[in-house]
Amino acid sequence: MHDPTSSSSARIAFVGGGNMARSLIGGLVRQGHDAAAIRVAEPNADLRQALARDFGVAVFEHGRDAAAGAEAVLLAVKPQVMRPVCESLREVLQADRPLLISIAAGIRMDQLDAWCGGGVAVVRSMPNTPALIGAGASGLCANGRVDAAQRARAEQILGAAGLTVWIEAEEQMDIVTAISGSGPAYFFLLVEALEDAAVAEGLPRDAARLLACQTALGAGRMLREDGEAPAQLRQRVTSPNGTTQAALDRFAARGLRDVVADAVAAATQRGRELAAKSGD
Ligand SMILES: NC(=O)C1=CN([C@@H]2O[C@H](COP(=O)(O)OP(=O)(O)OC[C@H]3O[C@@H](n4cnc5c(N)ncnc54)[C@H](OP(=O)(O)O)[C@@H]3O)[C@@H](O)[C@H]2O)C=CC1
Ligand SMILES: O=C(O)[C@@H]1CCC=N1
Repeated sequence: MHDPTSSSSARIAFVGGGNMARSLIGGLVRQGHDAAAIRVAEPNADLRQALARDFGVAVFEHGRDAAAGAEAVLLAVKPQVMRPVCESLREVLQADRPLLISIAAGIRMDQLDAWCGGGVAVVRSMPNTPALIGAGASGLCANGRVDAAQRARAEQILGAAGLTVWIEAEEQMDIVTAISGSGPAYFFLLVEALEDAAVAEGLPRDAARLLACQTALGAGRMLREDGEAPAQLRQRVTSPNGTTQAALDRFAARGLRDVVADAVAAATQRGRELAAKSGD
């Protein structure tokens, strides 16, 4: 029986059923959210059917059909199509006044509010792909219309896929995007580079990949579970005049920290550009 007051049966609509929506839906269903109360709009029939088959969610071709009667509507489409998607939902959002959650990079809450007709409670969030295995990290930011219950709802939806952090100043969401939204790709790149370097030094590729991946996992778990600062963990690996020191000296000489700072600045700037390109 549908109990609208229960947090596990609240009607949640996803508009866009791609990679990130799939990760978040998987998290909610794993947490025991009633799959029938999750409604997903996705134009691609194959993706739609896969979501229905894998999670038991209700699927629709058009956003307005999924969004009708929802307590929360989560927009999981590309930033480039966000404006027309919001405009197509305007009528139903103005009639039902659900909480609107966007996970799109760059797009600001005032843009979403204006495109949806104004007066909308908006949470802007930035999750990341480890959400797929429940190890995600999401920044969350709310506009002035979001009440305490809606904050809790947003936290429940994003929290089902991992850790959540509230960000008070919206302009910092582009930095969140550059660190944790895009961040998994940086770590994947480092593992690719380690694997290739090991192969160049003479290690078989399968051994190189396994060792590099497991090292990333072990280092990641220590970072979250050990309670020590990253710099202290690094020092514990680094014997005086040892192998680690030789590698770290080379990273420093080649300006690794500057490269990282430059890359994060570029990602942050791209987020701002995505908003500017979408107009007001
Ligand atoms: N990938 C990542 O690591 C992260 C992505 N994000 C953000 O999440 C959002 C989605 O990204 P991601 O899941 O990777 O992208 P995907 O392309 O995998 O998913 C978006 C889906 O939305 C569909 N879509 C397009 N138009 C509509 C519409 N009018 N109604 C309903 N669905 C529609 C697309 O279909 P079609 O392809 O046919 O157009 C596609 O299947 C983006 O805004 C991105 O910035 C946030 C955090 C991390
Ligand atoms: O690359 C992107 O724009 C999206 C947002 C964060 C991760 N992927």
